[in-house]
Amino acid sequence: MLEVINLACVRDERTLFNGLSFRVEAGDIVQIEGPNGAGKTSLLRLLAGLSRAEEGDVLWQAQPIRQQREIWHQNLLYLGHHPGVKSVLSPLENLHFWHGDSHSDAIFQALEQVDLLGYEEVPVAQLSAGQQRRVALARLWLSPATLWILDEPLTAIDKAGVEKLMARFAQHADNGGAVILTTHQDLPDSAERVRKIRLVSEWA
Ligand SMILES: Nc1ncnc2c1ncn2[C@@H]1O[C@H](COP(=O)(O)OP(=O)(O)OP(=O)(O)O)[C@@H](O)[C@H]1O
Repeated sequence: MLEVINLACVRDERTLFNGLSFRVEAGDIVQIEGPNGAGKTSLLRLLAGLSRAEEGDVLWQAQPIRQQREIWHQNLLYLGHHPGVKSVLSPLENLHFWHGDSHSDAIFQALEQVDLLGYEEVPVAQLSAGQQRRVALARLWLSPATLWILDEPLTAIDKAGVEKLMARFAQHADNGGAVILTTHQDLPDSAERVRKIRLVSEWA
């Protein structure tokens, strides 16, 4: 599915990692681990095609992602550190903005999955930190993308919410998808299938 070949990332004249190679197949849930500054976000941005590597390549279905940007973006759901939630809009409006082709029922069901029913019309700026993140996470119930790349999706999410998200990741993987995520949180016991890739930077 996704193949990372001999990837190197340099930021501000510091080599964060080099010679990084791994594969992600359908059914995989992969956690990128490492201390603050190790390059986890930088790696996810490279995988999403948002920045270019110093060396190496990222292949999707055996083709470099840079040669098939449109297909790549159709297959990818990338939720970054700041996942683009518009604070003046409500959860409903944000989800309509991202998934305008989704039926309203599907959007309400997604909001229900992340426990935001009753808040669907409240401006996001008035929601708690965890609820704001849940607005973006509701997309996991709407997106048709095969590969999810999620930067710190569990930040500010309570224990029950983390369990529910882990179950959603497993369901997606069981349906032939794959998930790559970063988190500093200890994952619950239910996450024993998560494969870990550790970034060790001489700078971090
Ligand atoms: N655009 C940039 N220009 C210069 N330096 C950058 C840039 N992006 C990231 N860096 C540097 O690269 C290093 C790695 O940052 P990155 O955000 O990838 O780390 P991380 O492993 O995700 O850290 P954290 O666990 O704190 O989120 C940091 O030292 C950061 O200052």
